[in-house]
Amino acid sequence: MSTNEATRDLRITDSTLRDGSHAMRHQFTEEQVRGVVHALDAAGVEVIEVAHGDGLGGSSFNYGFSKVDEIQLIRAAVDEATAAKIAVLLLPGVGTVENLKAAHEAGASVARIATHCTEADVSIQHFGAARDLGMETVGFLMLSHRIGPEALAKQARIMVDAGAQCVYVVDSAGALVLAEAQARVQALVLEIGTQAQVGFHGHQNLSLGIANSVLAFQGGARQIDGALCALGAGAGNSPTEILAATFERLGISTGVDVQGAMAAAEDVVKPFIPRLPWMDRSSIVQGYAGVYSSFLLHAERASERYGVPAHAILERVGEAGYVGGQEDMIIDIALQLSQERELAAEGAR
Ligand SMILES: CC[C@H](O)CC(=O)C(=O)O
Ligand SMILES: [Mn+2]
Repeated sequence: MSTNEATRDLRITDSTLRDGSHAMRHQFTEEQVRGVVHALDAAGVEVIEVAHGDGLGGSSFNYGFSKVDEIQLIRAAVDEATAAKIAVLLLPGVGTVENLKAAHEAGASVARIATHCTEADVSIQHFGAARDLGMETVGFLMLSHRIGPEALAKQARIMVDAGAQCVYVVDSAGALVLAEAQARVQALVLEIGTQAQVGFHGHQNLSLGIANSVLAFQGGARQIDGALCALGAGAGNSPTEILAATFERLGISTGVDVQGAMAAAEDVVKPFIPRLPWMDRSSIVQGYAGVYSSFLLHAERASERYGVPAHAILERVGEAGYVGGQEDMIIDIALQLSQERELAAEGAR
């Protein structure tokens, strides 16, 4: 156990190099990865997630091709880290056990297995494989706002029985409002707390990532995700540097050096990001209507192509209740909206 682990109250996992991949259109370079890992590791961040935004194996026509192969990026991250563990995300169906083995061979030691919040059973063999490889295991219940606390806790139970050592309430849409986030965390703690930890992954679409994370900690979460400069899908993730500063102000130790995290955000990440994640109309709609944050850039692309506003596309996606993997339906909706607009314009003539 490291000194950090022995003395801190809470572990922060930084996802700049995985969730931030969405905002970077999966164009991270090895130099950027090395710079971010170096700075986070020096600041005392214990776990750094590196992968395509949609997890291992995500580089594809549907999700967007990576500029640099993720295994090369994972290897570079492992090489750069002196103390931090390198984590990977795997969505069963997007990535496979073979992808996980390759990541483990490259030096990744934490496997985060993500499913839609009602589909935990598809992760069972992946937790088994990760444990067989000797990896630390984390479950990720995505779009956690879609079901209530008790139902979510039952899904967490499936993951723990399969070998998860921690299960996260993942607010993929940034839709959970304060007590809603806390109630889910508390329900998971009640269900799995004697066997596993509970985590919280927030998004900023309603600007609640930090507040929800504090409530999650108070509800019993002991692992919390962030990203430098909030770099992540939608309006971005809870900023790691603000998590570190806020928890320190609350007297809750994370083991992360606040000055180091702020410097990493300002001096390392800010200079290379194409645009700062922001709560604009489209991402607010994502939080308000409960839409997967990673749909933002897909909706913006469809908006440009079909001449309909991205926020209108995302509203429809919210009504339809699409989940991760249904990115192609964004095109369908954009086409429908464009046809409806043409018909309305003809009717008005
Ligand atoms: C597509 C995977 C997704 O980005 C995982 C995640 O971070 C989330 O659901 O918020
Ligand atoms: Mn996310």
